[in-house]
Amino acid sequence: MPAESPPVDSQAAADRQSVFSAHGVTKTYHMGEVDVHALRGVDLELASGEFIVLLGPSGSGKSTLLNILGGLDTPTEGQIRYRGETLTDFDDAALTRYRRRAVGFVFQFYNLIPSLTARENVALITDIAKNPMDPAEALALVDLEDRIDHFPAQMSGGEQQRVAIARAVAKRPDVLLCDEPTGALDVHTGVLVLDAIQRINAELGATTAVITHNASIADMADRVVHISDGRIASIDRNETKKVASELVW
Ligand SMILES: Nc1ncnc2c1ncn2[C@@H]1O[C@H](COP(=O)(O)OP(=O)(O)OP(=O)(O)O)[C@@H](O)[C@H]1O
Repeated sequence: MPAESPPVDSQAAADRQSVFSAHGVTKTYHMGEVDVHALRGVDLELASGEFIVLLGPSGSGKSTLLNILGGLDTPTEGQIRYRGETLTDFDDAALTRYRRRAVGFVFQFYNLIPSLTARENVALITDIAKNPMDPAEALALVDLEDRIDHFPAQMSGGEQQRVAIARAVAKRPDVLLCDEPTGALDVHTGVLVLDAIQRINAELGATTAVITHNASIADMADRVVHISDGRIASIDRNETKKVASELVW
């Protein structure tokens, strides 16, 4: 490169590639006289379209980190940038807009409304989103096109979780955050749910983070983030990724 080339705006270039950039993130919960240090200084970069798995013992801070990235909680200290904006400077209204526009959440328990069909459960979100898919399209993405008018009680746990995934992705989120999405499911059903998450990561390009206690799920990830006692203990990169149906646990 010639010496007289104009300086590249490296911060702007980095912001385009990076979805999250977390620096020195701590979270302390004050429980009466006791301080619980859930996060003790987390630095993490997440690239656009990346699939990461978060592994770590119970109480190590995985959910706290995911909730902070998703704007459900705020750190005690530290900075998080989201696509070039400083998430940690957002006020409540900006955090609400961010969650609605950019983040899809999937939890261990599906939180579907029992009196609404699969389509109606997904429509609850598409009704308040800016550029949503049709609920039927979202349900087709998780292979539930023939269950569209069924109620939760008429579906298996894995099918209900896939409705919850359809609900999370129908707004075309930039990031998909999953907290133990297969925690309540058997192996076979868990694989179907993971397959749906993997296809959404690939087809919609949603940057995806999955918390699990199941180390074999780590084989699906681009990178595996090991959390221990509120810190990132190590990060491994998988040279090759497995598809959900290849997982053994
Ligand atoms: N709202 C809260 N108030 C007080 N303490 C909390 C709160 N949320 C989390 N904690 C504490 O922070 C620590 C980290 O919790 P967190 O849920 O992030 O861990 P985790 O790794 O996700 O655990 P698990 O795998 O069991 O879900 C724990 O000691 C937990 O008890």
